[in-house]
Amino acid sequence: MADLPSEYKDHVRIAVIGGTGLQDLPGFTKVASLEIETPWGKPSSPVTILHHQCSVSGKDVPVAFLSRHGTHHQIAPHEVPNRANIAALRSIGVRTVIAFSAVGSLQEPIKPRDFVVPDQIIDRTKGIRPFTFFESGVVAHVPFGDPFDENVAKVVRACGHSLEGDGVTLHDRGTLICMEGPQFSTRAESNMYRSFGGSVINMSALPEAKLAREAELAYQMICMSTDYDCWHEATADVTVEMVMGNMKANAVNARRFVGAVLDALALDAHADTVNAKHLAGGVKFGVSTPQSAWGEDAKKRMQWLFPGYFD
Ligand SMILES: CSC[C@H]1O[C@H](OP(=O)(O)O)[C@H](O)[C@@H]1O
Ligand SMILES: Nc1ncnc2[nH]cnc12
Repeated sequence: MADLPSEYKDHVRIAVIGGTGLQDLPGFTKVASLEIETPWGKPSSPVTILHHQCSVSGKDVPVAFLSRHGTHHQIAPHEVPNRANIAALRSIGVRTVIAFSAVGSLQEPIKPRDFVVPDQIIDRTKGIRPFTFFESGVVAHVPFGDPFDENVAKVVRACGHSLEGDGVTLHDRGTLICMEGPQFSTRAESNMYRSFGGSVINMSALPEAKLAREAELAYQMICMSTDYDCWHEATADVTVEMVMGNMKANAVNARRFVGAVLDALALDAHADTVNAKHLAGGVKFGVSTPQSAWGEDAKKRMQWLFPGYFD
């Protein structure tokens, strides 16, 4: 990326976080590669700015791309610097995040290579991942009843359905179990998650989605099923080879899906959704610590994340 500019002047409103098997987005023009340092450290990878040409208006729309596990998949799920990732994206103007994830299926009808747009999450991480921007002198509690953004989800579902019958099968809703990992589940756990009503399982949705909500970003995950975890009696237990094999085999569809979503989000009709107008200012109501009581460090962190917001 050394030959790409290290700055990008315009605001970038949309970001894609790529997961396992989606470490870059080929087919888009790379116009910059940003090294961003945040008060929470460096993000997982440089933030690449891509130009996506909207197929309706012909306009170039900038999109930020971040590789969750690093450029070489060297960052384990519990090591992902989620706060730096979300803060870095917000700092360049991002307000909508499309996050991609390879998931295990917990339900027979969700077959390997099917796509799922989850609408709920059950948190099975173990509290070892830094999970909030609001601590060390500034306390806030944000609503999380619906962990994904329904406005973005509607756009994503419509795009997925438009590709259906052409190699894409989409499940409109689902409950995502986010486990700690990096080891896969035991069979007893896998069956317990099924009894919880879990649809799919990964190791990456949290705290990514929680931090996005705290940063007032509209966040939706697109899941691609790669295996039946270890509960399915007629199928071999999940392995990395299985996950990567299915991701690779379906990479073209995953990229077509993401491309269609970017195309739709680029439409003027979706400008308010993309700018997350419905979320802007909401965090103010969740802050419990009066600004007069914030220490200098807390003030600096809040000003970095929300420039001009609390003045
Ligand atoms: C390589 S299998 C487990 C790994 O795959 C998923 O990654 P991502 O969500 O980033 O696509 C899962 O969450 C685990 O991190
Ligand atoms: N079975 C599984 N469990 C957790 N994360 C996964 N990612 C892909 N398959 C998975």
